[in-house]
Amino acid sequence: MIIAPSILSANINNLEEDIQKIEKSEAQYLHIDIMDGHFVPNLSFGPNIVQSLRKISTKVFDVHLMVENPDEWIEKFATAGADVIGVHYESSPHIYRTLTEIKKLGKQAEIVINPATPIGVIEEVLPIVDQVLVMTVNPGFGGQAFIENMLDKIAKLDDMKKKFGYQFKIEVDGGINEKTIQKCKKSGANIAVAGSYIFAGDIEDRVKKLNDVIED
Ligand SMILES: O=C(CO)[C@H](O)[C@H](O)COP(=O)(O)O
Repeated sequence: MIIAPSILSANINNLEEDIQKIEKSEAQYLHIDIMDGHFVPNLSFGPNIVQSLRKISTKVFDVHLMVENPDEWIEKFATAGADVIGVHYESSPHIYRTLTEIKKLGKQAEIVINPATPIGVIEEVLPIVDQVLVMTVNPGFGGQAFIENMLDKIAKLDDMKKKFGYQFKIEVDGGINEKTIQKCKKSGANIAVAGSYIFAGDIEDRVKKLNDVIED
């Protein structure tokens, strides 16, 4: 399972130091939350931050767009250094086109669904996506409690993946800690985003702890 530290919970006063600690850790991804103050009630980072981080990190950049009009932003984040670009089903009436555009830019395309969104509505894009992100909290803020009934959604998605032979990875985001990551893995998740859990302690140690509990 891939661990993706979310820099939303990093120490912004000393971001470079936290990025260096992630570099040394077992994490394979760096998760970067992009919030526009409209799609979610919070603001975070822009393409200039992603471009700047690209110079000091070799991790896979997993960019999660929590924005209205994602089509306006995908090329900017692709140019800035994103490897995976995630767009919300709820943010675009033309999500198939948006995902196709991400792939045309040579990036991995990810569809993201909010807790209240059922997987049935994304069935038609599952053959073309590289990742599906199941939000396990309502997006916008770090430090929220994991929504337990999202485990059923992850398991249903994993069943569909096996039934139809799809190749996408299942990602989970929100409230991930040593207990919830094990439940997500059992349900079929392949990537776990963790913010407050990782940055509330020693970064390398916390990433290792997550890896250790899922290996048991
Ligand atoms: O997408 C997000 C918020 O919208 C964050 O990535 C997520 O909440 C991670 O934070 P935590 O692990 O503290 O729950």
